[in-house]
Amino acid sequence: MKPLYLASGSPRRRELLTQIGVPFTAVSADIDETPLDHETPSAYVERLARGKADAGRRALSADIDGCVLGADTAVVLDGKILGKPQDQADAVSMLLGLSGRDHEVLTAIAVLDGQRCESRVVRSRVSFRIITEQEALAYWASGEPRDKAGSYGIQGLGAVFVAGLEGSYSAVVGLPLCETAELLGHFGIPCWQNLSAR
Ligand SMILES: Cc1cn([C@H]2C[C@H](O)[C@@H](COP(=O)(O)OP(=O)(O)OP(=O)(O)O)O2)c(=O)[nH]c1=O
Repeated sequence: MKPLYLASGSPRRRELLTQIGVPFTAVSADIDETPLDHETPSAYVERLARGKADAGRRALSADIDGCVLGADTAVVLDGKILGKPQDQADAVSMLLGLSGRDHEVLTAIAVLDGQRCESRVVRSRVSFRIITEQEALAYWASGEPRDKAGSYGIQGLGAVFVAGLEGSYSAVVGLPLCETAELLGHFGIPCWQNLSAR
């Protein structure tokens, strides 16, 4: 079986991949995340997931014959991509924009080896209850929104804003586990092979 490399600095993605028993090594994959003009959110996350996998592969030495997994998550409100917040004002404005409404979370995954790249985009719908400005400010002060698309983490304190979810919880956190397992299977990497050792 080929070794797997996770092209990500995200601790959430590492935890999620560990959850399904896949052995992997994390490699860094810093790429420019600026959306292109007129790019749809779905095309955007897919391009970034593929770009991260590709950057991860380039970070490895040429003689390594492995598979590389990259992922990208964006929060989409009224067709607009909400990335990570620049500062407090940006985070508060995103949270108040999401307040009392539904939005989409798109997460793309891409797996490549030396021959080919396969990718998927997973779409989930999240409903937020109404959030007051004081709550948004207090949430910013907790530190949680800083490194998260849409300025919230469903797996953390941000859960108190989430009135409903339709789709994949793991995709909202950053890595859709059902689809990731399926895609890795296409590259001959089985999941939960480590589970018997637990
Ligand atoms: C909506 C949401 C996002 N997020 C996180 C997942 C991603 O880590 C982050 C979106 O940014 P990304 O650019 O997708 O990922 P990243 O920069 O954190 O990591 P990588 O090195 O793989 O590029 O937001 C949560 O943790 N919880 C949530 O509920």
